Amino acid sequence: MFFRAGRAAVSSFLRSVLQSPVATMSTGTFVVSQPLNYRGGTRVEPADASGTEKAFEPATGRVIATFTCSGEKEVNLAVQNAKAAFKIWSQKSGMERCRILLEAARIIRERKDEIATVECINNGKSIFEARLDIDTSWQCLEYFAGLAASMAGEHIQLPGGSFGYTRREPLGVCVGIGAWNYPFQIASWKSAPALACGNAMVFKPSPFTPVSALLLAEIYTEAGVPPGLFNVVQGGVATGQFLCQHHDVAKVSFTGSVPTGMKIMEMASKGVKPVTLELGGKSPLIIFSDCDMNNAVKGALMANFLTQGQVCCNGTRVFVQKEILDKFTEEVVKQTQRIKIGDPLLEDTRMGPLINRPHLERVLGFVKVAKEQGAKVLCGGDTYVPEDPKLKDGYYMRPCVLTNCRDDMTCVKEEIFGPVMSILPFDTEAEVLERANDTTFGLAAGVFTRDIQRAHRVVAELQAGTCFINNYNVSPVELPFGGYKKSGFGRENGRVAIEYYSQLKTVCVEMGDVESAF
Ligand SMILES: NC(=O)c1ccc[n+]([C@@H]2O[C@H](COP(=O)([O-])OP(=O)(O)OC[C@H]3O[C@@H](n4cnc5c(N)ncnc54)[C@H](O)[C@@H]3O)[C@@H](O)[C@H]2O)c1
Repeated sequence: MFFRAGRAAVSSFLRSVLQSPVATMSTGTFVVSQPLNYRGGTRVEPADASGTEKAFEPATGRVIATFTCSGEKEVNLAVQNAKAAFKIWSQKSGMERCRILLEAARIIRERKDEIATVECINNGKSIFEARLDIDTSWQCLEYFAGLAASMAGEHIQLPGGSFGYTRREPLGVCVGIGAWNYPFQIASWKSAPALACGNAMVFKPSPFTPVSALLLAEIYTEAGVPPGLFNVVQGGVATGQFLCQHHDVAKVSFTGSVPTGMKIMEMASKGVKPVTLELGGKSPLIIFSDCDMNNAVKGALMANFLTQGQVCCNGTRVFVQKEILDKFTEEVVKQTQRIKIGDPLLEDTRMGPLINRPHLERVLGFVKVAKEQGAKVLCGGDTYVPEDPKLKDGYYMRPCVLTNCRDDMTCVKEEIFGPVMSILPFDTEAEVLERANDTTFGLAAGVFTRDIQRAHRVVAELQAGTCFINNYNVSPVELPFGGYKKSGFGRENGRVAIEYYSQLKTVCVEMGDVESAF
């Protein structure tokens, strides 16, 4: 969703994190000098280690932080802190929780520019987009703050004046494990419903983007949550495993790739812990010949090039009805070539660098294989070196449009997670539906048409958890988000998310005498 990016007053908030104030922050200057773990309401160095990691500034290739990955002991300390805070937090009324979450949302809104700056530096997405991510983060807190007070059970009348009722109760200590493409937003989308329901959380960001979750932790503390309610542990695979296997953890909410999601589910099954899995995708975007061409072209760019194409729900298989194939393709290429690539902190940049060198190589590798398999590169698909010398070691590539694609090509079947759009011609509605659904993923799908009956008929047939009609990649927090098939299960956002962070207790009340069978 596009929101106007407001100019928040720059406070001294981040001066504890950064060596220079955010107001003067420019690419190539950011360094993290403080601990990146958060436990018991404060930053801490981890109590033990399972290796170290480096975080980069993708725009320049510079290391911005070297940090210790949390070992089993630190993970346990974080979980124990969360457990203690849970006892206090879960006893509060929904209204009390609501007030604190609203205050946290207010602080995020006020400090949007600062948080967006950190996100932009550590992730590489443009500052324009980073601000939108922060908007969907505070909106998520506001939304679940509103629901906190209205969570309730049912009263059920039984024979003889007896009755039953249900209570919606929190689960306990929830674990959140995040991907690197939306670091602050993922931490917010997981913690907001978890905390609204009365849970505590231990969150592990991706080791590529460790910084911004700390800001969220500090904001929750400033807003008034009990110390230990929201903790951050840093690390990769080993730290994630300690979290998933911990016997005091009640639930794991994971955002990441399908292979990791399968491992998370396996670990959680050993403790019979519920999981929410937000996994990858290879989503179809169907453009019918009766569409509004202008909107369809804009939709295709939105579906492919936000955050350098590193978006789980991207509509990377763009099916175009043959009658408009040439015109649509020509316009898409024209607009893709106009995308301003460069320093993500500059206001007019719309595409920054990819997350790191290996990922850039991987995405370029997909383009190479696509060419070998017969696809034609209409634009981009190669590295880009910005003029500014400080950006020469950044991980930039030109957004790519591929044509001559077939359904059996690697670029059409696998999640590339980069700025690569594949255009696929089609003739009929029945044909395109069959081809669109011929995938093991099912995260999202989109359709552009002016025919309202067709739009609803088509989305009803699409095997995807989130469908867009005449738009793509908008994410209002009021709407549930999540996948079908191997793209995962459980939902984030929307009222239904409450069900994934709470459990139902049934209470049966006898008003007469016990009628015993014995
Ligand atoms: N559906 C969604 O909402 C959504 C959103 C964003 C990204 N994604 C998906 O995420 C993927 C990209 O993110 P990524 O590269 O960070 O994914 P990833 O699966 O490599 O890592 C995700 C997280 O899991 C941790 N992890 C890795 N192995 C683990 C293990 N064995 N046990 C516990 N934790 C482990 C990582 O450290 C990281 O924090 C893409 O497939 C993308 O589609 C999905």
